[in-house]
Amino acid sequence: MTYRVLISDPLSEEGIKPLRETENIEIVKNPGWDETELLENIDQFDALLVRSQTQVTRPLLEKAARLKIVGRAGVGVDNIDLDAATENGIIVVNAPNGNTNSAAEHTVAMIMSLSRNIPQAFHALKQKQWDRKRFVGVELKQKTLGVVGLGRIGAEVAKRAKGQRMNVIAYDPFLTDEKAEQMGIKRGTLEEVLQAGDFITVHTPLLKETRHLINAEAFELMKDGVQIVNCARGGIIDEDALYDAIVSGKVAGAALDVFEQEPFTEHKLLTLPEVVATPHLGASTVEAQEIVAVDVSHDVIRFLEGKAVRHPVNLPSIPSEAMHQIEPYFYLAEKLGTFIIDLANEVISEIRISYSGDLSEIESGPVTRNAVKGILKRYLGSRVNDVNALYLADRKGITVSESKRSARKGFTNLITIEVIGASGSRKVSGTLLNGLGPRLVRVDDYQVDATPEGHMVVIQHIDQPGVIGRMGSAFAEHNINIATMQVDRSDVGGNAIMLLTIDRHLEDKALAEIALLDEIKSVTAIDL
Ligand SMILES: NC(=O)C1=CN([C@@H]2O[C@H](COP(=O)(O)OP(=O)(O)OC[C@H]3O[C@@H](n4cnc5c(N)ncnc54)[C@H](O)[C@@H]3O)[C@@H](O)[C@H]2O)C=CC1
Ligand SMILES: O=C(O)CCC(=O)C(=O)O
Repeated sequence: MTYRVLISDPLSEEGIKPLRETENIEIVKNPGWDETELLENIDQFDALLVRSQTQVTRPLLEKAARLKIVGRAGVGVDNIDLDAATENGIIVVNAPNGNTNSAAEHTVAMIMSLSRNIPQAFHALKQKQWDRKRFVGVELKQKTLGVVGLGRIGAEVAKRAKGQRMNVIAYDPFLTDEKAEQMGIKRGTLEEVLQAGDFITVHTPLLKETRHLINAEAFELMKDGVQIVNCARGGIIDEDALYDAIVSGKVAGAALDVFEQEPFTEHKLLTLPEVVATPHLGASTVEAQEIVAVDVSHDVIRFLEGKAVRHPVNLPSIPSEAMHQIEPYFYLAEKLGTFIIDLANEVISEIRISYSGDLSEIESGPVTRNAVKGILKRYLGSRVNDVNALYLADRKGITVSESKRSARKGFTNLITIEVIGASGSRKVSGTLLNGLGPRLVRVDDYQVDATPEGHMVVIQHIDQPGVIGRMGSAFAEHNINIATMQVDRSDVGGNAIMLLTIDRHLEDKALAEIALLDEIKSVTAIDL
């Protein structure tokens, strides 16, 4: 199969080499489509790679019937509708580390441009004005830098500011006193940071909670003559409030790399001499562009090869060591899920998944998603995958719960999936046997031992002499070869179960005839 990858923003050619060198990948790079053309063509692609220009909207994702993965060559994913991606089972990956350094360096360049009026002085000189008085600056040494958002970039900016002998105070909900002390900076509340900074720089993502975080009230709290830097996202600072604060003299200068609406050629903030600006260049270095493109290319390749991605945005990220440990259980969980929903054969309202033995200590979320995927596949077909499995379960009103027990119950690892519908509960357990792979070891309360694959039949019957023989003959009459057979019973002459694996699908007609035999309570065909 050939996967088609659309690259709709300018990505480093060097960085996408891994994609170019992968055999079954065909790349369409920068076809120059406008929004409408993109919408018209998106259903031909399995993967979409973007930077910040392409708006990956809900209508686009809903139209993208083949799309499996969106790769953001950069950090911010505010141009991607993550809810719509998740609902449509499309994984979003980004490249969170590749441009940290470049964005931090750009921020420092912006702070220094402000402190020494470099862009304005250069501009005046170009206009043939040798004006030394107008462009007297301030030193950074012993000034205070207020950092709002001390993540990867904020922390790098803080380190560099210390190199300029600035005092740094930062606000981030995850910043602890220990971490602040280790970095030689001060931790403050948002208000304290706004009040203390001679320069204030923001480095949060653009979220509902951070939109207009820096607004008219925030400017009120700041020192007179404060200087503002935004190399994170337009929208974190309220541009109208910033304009007013500059015109009123409260804010002495602002350096902006990002804007609420991009791109633009005219902006009211750019009419002010106190404002210096760049057109979203924070990550625009040869080095950063190469690294982010390499990082997303690798994740797209990993994903298309069925491997776990390194930087998922709409799935929790699992460290590779933990992933290595849990990946073998994905297949088992999915098969158990499909087995139990076929056996229950009714609309269910609840899924309970329990992990015991060694599995009580694993990061079980991804295994649970595979189990739920196995169940929902029967309702929703290939539309369901591990990105949207839990979302779709929730939307169908099915509750999913997990429990863990360290007790071994005869197996070093055991997954039990119980589904609950109007007629009660059905459950199945499976294990991963060392060297033997996945095994189905319990159906309801009966012990069995079978590989969960191929064509299986579960027969509930009364434990009586001759049943097994009659069953063998019935399958022979329909020319169906029985490959394996397991039998277990509750007590002598009581309820019993037969688990068969057969060489081909059991058609409805044969199933109905077998179900009519004496002592047979039910026959369920399961194709895994
Ligand atoms: N101008 C450019 O070209 C670039 C811009 N960016 C922007 O910079 C942003 C930050 O990037 P990273 O540092 O890599 O992300 P990060 O995820 O490492 O750091 C973001 C930090 O913001 C903090 N935060 C979230 N909400 C907050 C709030 N309400 N108040 C204070 N702190 C809050 C988080 O706890 C986190 O520590 C990205 O989301 C992106 O939008 C990133 C790269 C390049
Ligand atoms: O792709 C770009 O140049 C923008 C980078 C950016 O804003 C980000 O990584 O969040």
